[in-house]
Amino acid sequence: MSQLQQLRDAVREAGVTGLWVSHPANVRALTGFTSPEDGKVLVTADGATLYTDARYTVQAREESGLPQFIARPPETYKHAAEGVRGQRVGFEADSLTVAGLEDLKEHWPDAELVPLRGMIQGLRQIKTADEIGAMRAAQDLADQVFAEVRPLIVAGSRELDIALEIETRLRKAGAESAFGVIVASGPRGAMPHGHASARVIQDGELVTVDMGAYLNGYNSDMTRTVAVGQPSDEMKRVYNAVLEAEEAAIRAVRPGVRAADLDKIARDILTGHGLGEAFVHSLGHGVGLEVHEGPSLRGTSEDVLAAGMVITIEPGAYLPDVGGVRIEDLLLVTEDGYEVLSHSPKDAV
Ligand SMILES: CSCC[C@H](N)C(=O)N[C@@H](C)C(=O)N[C@@H](C)C(=O)O
Repeated sequence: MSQLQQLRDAVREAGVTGLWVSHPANVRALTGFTSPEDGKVLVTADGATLYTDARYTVQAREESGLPQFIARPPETYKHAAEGVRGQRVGFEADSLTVAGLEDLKEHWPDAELVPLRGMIQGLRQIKTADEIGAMRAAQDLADQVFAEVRPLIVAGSRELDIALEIETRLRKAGAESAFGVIVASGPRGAMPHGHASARVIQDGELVTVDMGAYLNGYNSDMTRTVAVGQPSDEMKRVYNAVLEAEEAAIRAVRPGVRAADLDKIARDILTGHGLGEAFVHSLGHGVGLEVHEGPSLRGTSEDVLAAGMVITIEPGAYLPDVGGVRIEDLLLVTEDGYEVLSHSPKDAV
């Protein structure tokens, strides 16, 4: 069943007759339109229309099989008003701006607007074969670029030179960086999202590199922490504890497992090493059209893994003023377990 057909069923179950889709990744998922920041979709009981403006007339026609209406607001809303008169229409409460909602209220006075959350995001969690292929290609490229850049991670290099090299190589290969490359060396490793700075890497430090390729609309996400020279015994201990937690959580990945239980496996191991407090984020997340999407692999998550999900497993330990370690792999949940999509070596330190 296509995502649009599944969505129609979900819309009906939510007690609405239509849905105004404004979240860019959801617009792209439903339409294939590759400039979804400038697109919206109105899904009704018997159809769906892509709204975008005249900059995209040709592009939208080439990319999407949906009926299209080319205009800018307020004409967009006026045209859509025909399809929502007297209807209960859902909107994406987790992404529509307050101004966007005011516009809908102003132009659709006869519609009852109903806030809904995560409806399309839920459908996006299970990837199609094409989507898996796209993410495999993105991760293969990220692995290749990491291998090329790995020799540059030495004492005397600046973090930002490594990041620039990664970004340049991704761009030359026709991709983009999925997010600002994280290169966090020495004490900066205590920042889970320490974007590359001008800091010069010193001998004996650990360096955390978190990178992803954005290719054909899909993202990859992977982290490696590498040693430059001989790190301290304490940082070696932290590294090995994080690796143990990561490998144990990966081994437990299979359909039907609760995401919260996977988080607990990793957290318990780190706690056993006295590093429970140092693991300051969730175990992982889904990846796809967005770097962070469902399922959520945090302790409070109600999500259950299913075949076709693409997720990260990424425990970390962060010691303020000392340093940090994160090791992250990208995995496909398969019918009988998992496949690790990221292949960059996890060096022994
Ligand atoms: C700014 S995108 C960075 C991507 C990175 N690989 C990543 O996922 N980092 C995790 C530590 C993270 O942000 N996890 C989220 C889901 C969280 O725990 O809230």
